[in-house]
Amino acid sequence: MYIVTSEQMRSIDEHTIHTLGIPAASLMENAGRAIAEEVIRLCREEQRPGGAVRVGELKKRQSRAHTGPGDWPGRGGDITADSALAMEQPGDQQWYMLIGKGNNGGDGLVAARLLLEAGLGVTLVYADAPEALRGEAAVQRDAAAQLGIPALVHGREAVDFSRCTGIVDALLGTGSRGAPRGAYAALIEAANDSGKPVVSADVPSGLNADTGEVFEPCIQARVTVCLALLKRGLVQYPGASVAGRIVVRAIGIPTRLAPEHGSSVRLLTDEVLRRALRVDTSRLRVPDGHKGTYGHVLLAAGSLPMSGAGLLSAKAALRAGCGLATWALPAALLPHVIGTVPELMLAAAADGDSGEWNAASADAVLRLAESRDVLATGPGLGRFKGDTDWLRRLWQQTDRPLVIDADALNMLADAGPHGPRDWGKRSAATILTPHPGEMGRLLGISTPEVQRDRMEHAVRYAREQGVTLVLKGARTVIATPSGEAYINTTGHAGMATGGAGDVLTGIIAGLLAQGLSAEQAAAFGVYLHGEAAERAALLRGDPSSLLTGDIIDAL
Ligand SMILES: NC(=O)C1=CN([C@@H]2O[C@H](COP(=O)(O)OP(=O)(O)OC[C@H]3O[C@@H](n4cnc5c(N)ncnc54)[C@H](O)[C@@H]3O)[C@@H](O)[C@H]2O)[C@H](O)CC1
Ligand SMILES: [K+]
Repeated sequence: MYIVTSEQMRSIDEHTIHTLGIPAASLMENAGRAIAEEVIRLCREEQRPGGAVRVGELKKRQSRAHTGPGDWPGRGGDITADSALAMEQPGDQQWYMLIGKGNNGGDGLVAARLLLEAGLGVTLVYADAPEALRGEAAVQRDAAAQLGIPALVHGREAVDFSRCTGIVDALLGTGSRGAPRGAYAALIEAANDSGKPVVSADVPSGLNADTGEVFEPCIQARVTVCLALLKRGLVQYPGASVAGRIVVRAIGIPTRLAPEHGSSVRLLTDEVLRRALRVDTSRLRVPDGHKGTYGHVLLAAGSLPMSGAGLLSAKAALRAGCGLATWALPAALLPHVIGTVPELMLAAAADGDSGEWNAASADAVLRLAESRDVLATGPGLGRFKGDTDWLRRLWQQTDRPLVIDADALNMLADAGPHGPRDWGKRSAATILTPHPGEMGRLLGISTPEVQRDRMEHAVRYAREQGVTLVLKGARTVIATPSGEAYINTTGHAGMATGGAGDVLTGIIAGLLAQGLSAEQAAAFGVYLHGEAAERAALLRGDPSSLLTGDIIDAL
């Protein structure tokens, strides 16, 4: 499922209408129909919570199941109405349709006509004077007027939302710029205050469709009927938290146009993992495999105050399926961790009995890396004198896939104004796994600035630096050197617990060791990490009590 910006959507719309010749009126009709169908679906759910089937309906279904009058020759066959737009008890539904002056409003006008047709009560509420509508929206305005659909104009007539059972938000779509103004703001606030369920056309009005930034005020939708292609702002927080249930509905625009019009971001689903990323889990174990077949991970991690981080990463790498894992750690720590994970091999890095890393240990790490398949570093490393140069040597002097996390990212942030690209392009995969704070340090901007447009920052950094970047957080972004990106949807807030990032580093390293590419290991690793956290929370019954070790056990 491709994810688009407003500009990419506009370009795809343009191509569809003016090059493919599909009339804008058809697109708007399809959009309005999709919105109407989702309103009716919501009404049904409200009428019959849990979707209980009525006895009458059951009987009707049974009667159709057997031969009977409908099958007798010469008898009129079954004649049914279009069920998606029909309701058993439409009469008690009164829907207020908030209509903006653009095409979003046009979609809402089509939906109003179709809901009226289905027997629901509808009232139009124009934000601007109806005369302000242009083009296809004006055509729909006139059709609604000729059908005698009641219309109120904000500012001319009072709008009493207590009289309605639901609201369609067709005020602002991808043409919205900045915070809602004037009548738009007033109607958004009144709709939110009414407590009635709101179905938003395309995007909730007041949401930045590109970044997910929520302006004040912004519709809090129960359902967002996203048209043709998923908009970026719906899958990034805080936008994701105002959208409610998101239903992406086809309206006749060929979605395969998305990549041709600049969209390189996809929702990371099981299907995308298998089809686009070609992750084939059946190849992760072969009948005649042996420990060497599945790779050997070297973790250079942990220090006196944070030895656990190294342990968690190394254990996660084994759980992710690598054949062998060696944990290189400061010599003073080694005696204390012997036997904690018997499956783990340990290697001491000379530390002058300090329990801390030092610049001279780079030689030992490089030597160990020669007989390992993947090198991961960062978790619990701590900072030490000459550490950026220490990392530069690992970057430049090993041709192994390299996973850089936590403090190693902070060392990277000191690599200079152009970032690590000054260290030269690596022949092997390089994966960085920053959380927003570490990303801010890599970019030299604040964490809120990173969060204001996560996707854009991740895509640009990965492409400029030639690395695979995993920008962690709610809806983790995986961005590749080629400009492709994926938005993860597994996991939950319970993962905001100490060590979760260390585990992700281990999982990604463990997958790289089994021969997955950087893109596959990063995407599949993030997906698995979230899935495992979901399963762990189910086992414990509550995400807030989750410990990172539970995620490893659930892997
Ligand atoms: N062929 C198509 O393009 C299709 C579009 N679809 C729908 O159209 C909207 C995009 O419509 P557009 O006319 O570009 O803009 P909007 O309706 O989103 O904007 C309304 C209008 O409001 C004014 N405005 C902008 N920002 C603000 C603000 N902050 N406060 C107040 N007023 C504002 C401005 O004048 C805009 O023109 C898209 O989302 C779809 O819903 C169809 O889906 C079919 C194909
Ligand atoms: K809207």
